[in-house]
Amino acid sequence: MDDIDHLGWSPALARAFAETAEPGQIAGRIIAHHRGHYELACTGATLRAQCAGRMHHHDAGYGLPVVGDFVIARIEAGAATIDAILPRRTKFARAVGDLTRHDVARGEQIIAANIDYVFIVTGADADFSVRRLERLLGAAFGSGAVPLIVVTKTDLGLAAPMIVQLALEAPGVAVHQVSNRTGEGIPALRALIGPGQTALLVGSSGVGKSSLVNRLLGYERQATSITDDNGRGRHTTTSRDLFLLDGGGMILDTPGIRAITQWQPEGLDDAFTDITVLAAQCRFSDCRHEAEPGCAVREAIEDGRIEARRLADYVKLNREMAYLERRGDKRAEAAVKRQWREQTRANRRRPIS
Ligand SMILES: Nc1nc2c(ncn2[C@@H]2O[C@H](COP(=O)(O)OP(=O)(O)OP(=O)(O)O)[C@@H](O)[C@H]2O)c(=O)[nH]1
Ligand SMILES: [Zn+2]
Repeated sequence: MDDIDHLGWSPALARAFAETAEPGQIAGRIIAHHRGHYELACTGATLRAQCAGRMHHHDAGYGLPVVGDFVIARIEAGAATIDAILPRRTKFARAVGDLTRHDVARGEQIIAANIDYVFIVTGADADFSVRRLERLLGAAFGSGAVPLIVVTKTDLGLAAPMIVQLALEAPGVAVHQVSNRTGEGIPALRALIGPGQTALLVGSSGVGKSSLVNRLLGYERQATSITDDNGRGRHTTTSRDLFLLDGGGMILDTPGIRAITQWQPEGLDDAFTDITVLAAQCRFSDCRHEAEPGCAVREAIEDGRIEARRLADYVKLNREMAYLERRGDKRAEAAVKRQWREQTRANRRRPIS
């Protein structure tokens, strides 16, 4: 089952592998990341894997592997050593408070790679946090994957107001309704993930992510706990975060995602297009939308087209990003600034009304 041909392997990856790999090396996909090692699915076997020492140098291209990565490895004594990461199609990242030196070099922490969808899961039984939704949407748009909102627990009959609110908070993002209790909406969601495609689950604790994985799989996923932190224990079970579904799609539910607190800067403007479009019409190009004359954003707030809270969130996220820039190294900072300059320039091309 864990044959890379079923796990999203593509002609582009095969080409990259052929160009880079040396004799004796194999390709695999990372299906789990534990504290000291990875689980690597290769053709014919799933192996415990570790990174080659030189991958820990901060100038080593992609940094360290993450769940979903396709890698080049070699096998020695039944275990794999990862030598290189194959090109990533998409990457889901967050900016973190305690960046490691690998992260600092890139100004972000990548959590998952080569994903096609980000399923933002929220339960119909509780209010969702708008701030959190905005962050997740930002990160999802920044990843290069397609974001999709999954509302669970529709069997409780409380979903309608949430669907209305989501249409306002996440304009243009598809909303899918499911019940993990009755199974309603599950086949349609499973069918959405095409063969070789990977959907990443994100969402707060208790929204029903684990139940959703079980439903999509059609069986209870194996409880996963491996206790060999001291190196003496035996590694007997394969624990995984990436699951293969009937129909050929994959679902990725990784603990790394559960601690998400921040977002990826690139996605921010996409998550706030209602504001950025208006901001481009402000009289001053550096308008802070506070008390400047001719501010199109304030105007929209005053006549109720945009909620003041939404602008406050946008301003706050911008400020957090500025903080991130200050703590990052010069290279990361320059990259972020360049990006924003381009974004602003694009916005200014809009006519001033
Ligand atoms: N009524 C109803 N209850 C659900 C549904 N999905 C999940 N639940 C319940 O909600 C609770 C949380 O579900 P989980 O699947 O554990 O949620 P989770 O997102 O994986 O939570 P964490 O593991 O803490 O991240 C459980 O008591 C589930 O039985 C649903 O569609 N309908
Ligand atoms: Zn303004």
